[in-house]
Amino acid sequence: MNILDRIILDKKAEVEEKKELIPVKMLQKSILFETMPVSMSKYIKRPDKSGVIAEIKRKSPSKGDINPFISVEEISIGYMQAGASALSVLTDKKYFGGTNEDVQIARKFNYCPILRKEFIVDKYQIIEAKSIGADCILLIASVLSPVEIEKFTKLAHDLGMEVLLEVHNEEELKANLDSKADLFGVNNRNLKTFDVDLENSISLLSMIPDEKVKIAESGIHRPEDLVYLKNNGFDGFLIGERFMRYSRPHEEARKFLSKVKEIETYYATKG
Ligand SMILES: O=P(O)(O)OC[C@@H](O)[C@@H](O)c1c[nH]c2ccccc12
Repeated sequence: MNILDRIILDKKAEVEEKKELIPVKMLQKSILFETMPVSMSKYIKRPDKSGVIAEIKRKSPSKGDINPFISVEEISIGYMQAGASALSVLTDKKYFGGTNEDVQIARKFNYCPILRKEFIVDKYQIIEAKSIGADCILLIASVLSPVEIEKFTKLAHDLGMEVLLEVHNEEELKANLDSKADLFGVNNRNLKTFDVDLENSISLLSMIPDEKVKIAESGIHRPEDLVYLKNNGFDGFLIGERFMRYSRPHEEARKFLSKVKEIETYYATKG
């Protein structure tokens, strides 16, 4: 069984357990509807921002431990001060070392869009995302049918959240061209084999409907990679490991983003 199938199997069991522990009615009660969600798609497009969605990730199945002992408070604030447009916070515990509390902490200390990075297989997790303060959820096309994606997107929208739909290949993109997801992300990492190729984003870009906010995900390691993806038409850039593998990820983000500015200024003056 490939790793993605294993994660999904575990996730389905985990959600069933959670439903017993915290019934959906209780979750719904804890939703603070008076707090306005922050629009990820609008923030990504803001010209005064970098477009970077900076990720908080302690470990991953492909890399093992990346940075297990972190302060989410410090890194989330630091990422935003460094010029990120938004935060992505992993909540899967077993494979990524994340928790729901990580989103709650990030929420408490920042006014910015927060993506709850989770393997969503059930509506319960969407209500849960709202209850912990997320503004946006991730839906992964390789684990959901177009009909499920449509239903889940509707629920997220009804709760005032946005949706980032992740595709990995042409087939997944074609099957979801009518999706109402607000942002389309192309994952450069194949979640079944872990192969990473930036050209994957580039090759699918022209097929993404014009009105969608376009995100390149994974494997962005050099400031030059970001500039290249941006010049080709991407609006947003999901970056995790490149920052997280350093003891002070937010300082690394700051250096990375100032280098991006330097490169852009160089091209601008060169014409
Ligand atoms: O650490 P990277 O290579 O910069 O990648 C970040 C992000 O794209 C990656 O964590 C990711 C993309 N899609 C996912 C789905 C589930 C878990 C994780 C992911």
